[in-house]
Amino acid sequence: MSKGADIELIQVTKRYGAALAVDAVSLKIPKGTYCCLLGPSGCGKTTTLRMIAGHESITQGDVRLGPTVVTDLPPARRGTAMMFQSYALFPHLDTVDNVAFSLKMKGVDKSTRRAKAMEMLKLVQLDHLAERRPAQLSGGQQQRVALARALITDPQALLLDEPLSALDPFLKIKVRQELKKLQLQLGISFIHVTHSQEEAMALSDLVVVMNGGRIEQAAEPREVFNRPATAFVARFMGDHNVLSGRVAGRADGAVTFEVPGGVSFTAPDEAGLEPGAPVEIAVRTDRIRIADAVIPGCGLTGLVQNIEYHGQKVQVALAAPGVDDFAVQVPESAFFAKPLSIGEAVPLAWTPDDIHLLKPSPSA
Ligand SMILES: Nc1ncnc2c1ncn2[C@@H]1O[C@H](COP(=O)(O)OP(=O)(O)OP(=O)(O)O)[C@@H](O)[C@H]1O
Repeated sequence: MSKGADIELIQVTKRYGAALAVDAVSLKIPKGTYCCLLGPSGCGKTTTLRMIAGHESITQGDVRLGPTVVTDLPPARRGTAMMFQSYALFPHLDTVDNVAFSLKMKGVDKSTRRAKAMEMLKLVQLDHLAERRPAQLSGGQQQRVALARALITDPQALLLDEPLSALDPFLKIKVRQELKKLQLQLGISFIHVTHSQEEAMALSDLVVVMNGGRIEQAAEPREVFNRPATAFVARFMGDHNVLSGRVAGRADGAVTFEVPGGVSFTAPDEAGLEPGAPVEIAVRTDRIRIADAVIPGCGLTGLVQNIEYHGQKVQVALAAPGVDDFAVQVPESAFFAKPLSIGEAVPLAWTPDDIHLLKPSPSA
């Protein structure tokens, strides 16, 4: 079998009775992609993954793996493998037999399946613990056994449901790097469900942000972070200020928006919006500078509400008329060269290119 296959979801819908868990989702995942399905609890990411795996029936729509429509095929005949959040290892079997299990079910003889299982254990660097049972392994080691067990079927794509959620923060980062390395080495697609934007950005070639059973944005991590499609994406990815207002005027290829308190934002006129039109904008918290004076359209005076030390940077929350929560990230050295205090009035500045226009949410 050739390595990897494109995966396509065509208007995939899942209903549980009257409840709509996944709403006509269409998505293309080219072979060899590290794809993260990202979103808050209940947005439909696990259901989407399980429909790709065949562990959940599809109410409407199709899933295609390479040239084959797999919608009605059982999990074992799809060419995908799934690694579960709980790892689901058999406690009475040693590591090598846990990994070899699916080959045993297929009737592969003992020496062949054990040899293949050892090969998989080498791949995840656990061959030295082949004789141990799950209870004698650490959480991280059990996770690697589960990974080897999923990979023994030579899948075209590996599906991972919150694979890092049970690990402590240090191990999380280490295993994250191992997953990425393994995906590159195998050359197949990994589809990884997570609610952590940090995890999704660190791992993905393709981030799929879901909300209310729909896709809000599917793009490379840099695109999702720099050009969030909707207010939901900007807020979920974090480090953005999101503001609602109306178009106040247009002139010389620029458009000015005003939020209810009177603060205005000038941005490049890309969307051709008419005066009075409602609009939502995002501006990254690290693109705002502490200035000497405010330039209308490219700045505001904020009153400091809160200061949080984050190590490399300091997060300052400010308020202005009509703007309740405007966060600014100040590099650590700049902050401590001229510290701010709560209640202080601070002039802030940005450039029109940093104002990003958001689209209405598809799940609104
Ligand atoms: N077996 C089920 N029966 C009824 N409703 C379900 C079932 N499984 C999921 N749902 C509902 O479908 C929606 C999507 O659930 P899903 O588990 O896919 O979300 P999720 O994004 O993976 O959330 P989490 O991060 O909490 O796992 C939720 O509203 C959930 O309550």
